[in-house]
Amino acid sequence: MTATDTTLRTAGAARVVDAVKVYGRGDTEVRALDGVSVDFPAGRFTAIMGPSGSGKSTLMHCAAGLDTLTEGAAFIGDTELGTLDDRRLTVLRRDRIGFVFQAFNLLPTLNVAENITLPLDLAGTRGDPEWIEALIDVVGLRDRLHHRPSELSGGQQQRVAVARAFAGRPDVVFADEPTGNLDSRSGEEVLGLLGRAVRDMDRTVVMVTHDPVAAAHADEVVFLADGRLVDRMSAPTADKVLDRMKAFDLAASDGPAPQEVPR
Ligand SMILES: Nc1ncnc2c1ncn2[C@@H]1O[C@H](COP(=O)(O)OP(=O)(O)OP(=O)(O)O)[C@@H](O)[C@H]1O
Repeated sequence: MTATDTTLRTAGAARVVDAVKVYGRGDTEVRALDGVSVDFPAGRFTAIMGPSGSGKSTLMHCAAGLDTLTEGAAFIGDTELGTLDDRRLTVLRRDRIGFVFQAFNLLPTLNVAENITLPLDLAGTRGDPEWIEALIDVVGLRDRLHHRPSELSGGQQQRVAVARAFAGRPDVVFADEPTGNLDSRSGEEVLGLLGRAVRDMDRTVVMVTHDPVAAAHADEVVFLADGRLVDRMSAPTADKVLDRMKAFDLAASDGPAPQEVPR
């Protein structure tokens, strides 16, 4: 391994290097990621923000091995995802990554306890029972363990999804608009849980969001525009994030950068 390889492979719970993602061909070609390099440090809560269509979901999907890059590399820890065959990639996603989506994606026939331990059951392991017990208390669902998702509020369902995402102590949890379907109070609860998981339980979270208030829960915000990483902000507040987003609107009103690849 060269010195450069070592540098690329050691920092961050997850990272992408020179990531390019092109969808479609010819007239319909879209360069959703246009040379993005970003690392998501272990033990930190990072939010990905940017205007609609800037590539946030694409970045998350490629970093998490849900989609493949056209060029560049994506790493979870030291593992380059592009080197894995489908079976190994599936196992890596199951064992090393947790997911929280906008639509809670719980299994309706399983109760809360079964939904939380589903990734462990699929992996054929009991995991760490003490960790699971602690998680159940953190998300405040001990008195709902035998309920089915349909018997829970949206906020409670998303708290189950958060516990499920952390159940196997993954290297990183990716959350895609986790508060998009929640009222502001339930959203705050879920964001508070993600923050506690990072600060009190030494977890790593990467969250895509449109919402400056949600982004303010992160340790750092990375901003995308037109498929490029254009800014990073430490110790964000909702006002600071909102101001940064307004600057995108102003830049766009001066004349939007073309999304299509010049031919
Ligand atoms: N499967 C796909 N096929 C073709 N184009 C796609 C596909 N997925 C995304 N795109 C395009 O890639 C660009 C980036 O999309 P992406 O969903 O990553 O942006 P985003 O920042 O998450 O947007 P939003 O905030 O609206 O969800 C957009 O121009 C989008 O239309």
